[in-house]
Amino acid sequence: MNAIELKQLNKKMRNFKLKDINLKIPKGYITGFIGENGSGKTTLINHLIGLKKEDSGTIELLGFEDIESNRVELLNRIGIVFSEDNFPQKETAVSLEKTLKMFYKNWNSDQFYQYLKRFGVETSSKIARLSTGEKVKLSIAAALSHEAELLILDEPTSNLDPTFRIEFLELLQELMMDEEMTILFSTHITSDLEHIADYIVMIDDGEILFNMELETLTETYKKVKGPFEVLDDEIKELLIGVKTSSLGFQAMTKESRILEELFGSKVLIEPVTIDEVMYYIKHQKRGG
Ligand SMILES: Nc1ncnc2c1ncn2[C@@H]1O[C@H](COP(=O)(O)OP(=O)(O)OP(=O)(O)O)[C@@H](O)[C@H]1O
Repeated sequence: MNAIELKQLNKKMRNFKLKDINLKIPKGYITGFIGENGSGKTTLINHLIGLKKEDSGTIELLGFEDIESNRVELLNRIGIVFSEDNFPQKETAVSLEKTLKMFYKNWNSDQFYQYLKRFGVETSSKIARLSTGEKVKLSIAAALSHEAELLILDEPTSNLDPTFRIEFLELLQELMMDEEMTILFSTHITSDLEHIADYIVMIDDGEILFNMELETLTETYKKVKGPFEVLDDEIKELLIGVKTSSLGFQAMTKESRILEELFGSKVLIEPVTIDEVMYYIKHQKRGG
């Protein structure tokens, strides 16, 4: 069962296109959403939550095909956190809570105040006077206090200090104890995803490059280093994003077993990080 399903979604903007996006985000898992600056993460998220309208294609969200007609129901069932808050700056957390309480049918005031206490956010200060990180914490508290079953997090951790970032990851893991919960988590801090994500989706220049289980990703891709002498055209076919230096070559490969069989200890096979997968795929796309 998928919490989100996109089929052939296209959108042309002035200098950017989302191209034939087909994407399934499974229910009950954390999916990490990665891609370089300007690759289309926020644009795609804005389409998901109905802030932007696609030119063609379909979006199914929590089983609803018609997002526009079910907007209120969907917003009740989804918690959204952006890297910057969108709340009225003159409000305080207390006055904001009164508005949120009216909007969300399953609003839980106690939970909201418990989160603010846990996160150390002042409830009587004007939102404008909160720090950037405190505003994000307020946004997280709001997203988690109305029994949302889908959390869409667009770079929520970029303004958070490392201590709170770790606490936030732990909190997400706590939330996943509820098997109905689904999280789509866009971030540049891919080491966070290495701790908590089940699936990784990479977008590049408006196209989905891959969507796979994190475990499969780290089992499939390996980093390989070796001397020039082994680097002929046939071997290059097995490599992704080859880089050379005076010491030899390094690249990523999906064929680490073959390379090991062919060259044994002449090549060094190592695990890859998510950052390195992105790096080598991009390098390959640029002709490396
Ligand atoms: N309202 C808009 N009108 C025209 N182009 C836009 C608009 N919003 C974003 N873009 C362009 O769409 C592209 C994708 O931007 P987007 O914000 O989706 O990227 P992103 O992957 O979220 O980047 P980042 O990691 O830097 O937040 C960029 O080239 C951006 O300039």
